[in-house]
Amino acid sequence: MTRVAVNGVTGQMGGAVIEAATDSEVVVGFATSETDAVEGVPVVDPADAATALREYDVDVVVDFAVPEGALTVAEACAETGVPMVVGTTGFDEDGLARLQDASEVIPLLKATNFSQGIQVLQRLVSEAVDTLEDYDLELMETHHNRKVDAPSGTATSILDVIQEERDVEPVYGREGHAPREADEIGVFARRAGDVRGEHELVLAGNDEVLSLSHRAEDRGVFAAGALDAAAWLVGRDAGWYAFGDVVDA
Ligand SMILES: NC(=O)C1=CN([C@@H]2O[C@H](COP(=O)(O)OP(=O)(O)OC[C@H]3O[C@@H](n4cnc5c(N)ncnc54)[C@H](OP(=O)(O)O)[C@@H]3O)[C@@H](O)[C@H]2O)C=CC1
Ligand SMILES: O=C(O)C1=N[C@H](C(=O)O)C[C@H](O)C1
Repeated sequence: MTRVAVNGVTGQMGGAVIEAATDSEVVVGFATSETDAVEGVPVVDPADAATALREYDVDVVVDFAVPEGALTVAEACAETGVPMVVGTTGFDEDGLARLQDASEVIPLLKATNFSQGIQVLQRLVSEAVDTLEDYDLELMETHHNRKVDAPSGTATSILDVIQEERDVEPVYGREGHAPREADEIGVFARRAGDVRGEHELVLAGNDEVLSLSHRAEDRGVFAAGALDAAAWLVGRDAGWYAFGDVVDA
């Protein structure tokens, strides 16, 4: 069985990964709060991650934490040669560059969304934006009220896909006198209740509206995708990988 370490083990996704890990074994977790164990999994401070990765003979790390914590653990993975699956969102440019540095020495797979449906949605978005070339675009996402980063990592990735096809300028919410420019895309983040994750792109023009949307119904979908990615990543060459590589395999 693949020996997995979970970064952010005390969090919502950490719990979902432990629950979904039936074909692999979660042998240790990382978190900063003073907890000895979660569901029987020992919890170690991320500052001691390199020692723990060796001690627990970890094959791969699955990360759903915060950017600072993900980077601490990525650097421990690079030091010890352990592959890493990064699910944390909200990295700034410096953080992304540090992940790139780690991927020079270990296999590192980063995805803002580990559901297969979002992989397909991104392909549909690319085709729709390319075909409906002068339609107005508006992007919406809704998440639970504990989410700290906005817009979501998935919305940011969808925006990247759109910008590969079209030169659009994101406008993050509108207020007051704010007429729409032809080359803008409105991006809206809603936070409410325990919504697992909803994303919608609206394309409007020519007296019609096309809506492409996805709704995650349980965190288990992300956990299962990340564990699939982890199993796929073990034994690969150092480098930067995407979830699409796993879905297409
Ligand atoms: N790619 C994907 O498919 C998905 C990505 N996500 C992303 O995963 C991340 C976590 O989400 P979620 O589980 O809901 O968030 P939570 O707030 O529930 O959990 C965050 C976890 O990070 C831990 N943490 C905080 N600081 C550090 C640190 N310095 N080092 C290591 N761990 C730390 C927290 O524990 P403690 O306070 O004890 O340290 C906690 O365990 C977010 O960025 C979210 O956007 C979420 C779902 C799917
Ligand atoms: O924080 C979450 O919950 C989620 N975060 C990811 C994101 O920022 O896109 C993925 C998913 O939507 C759930």
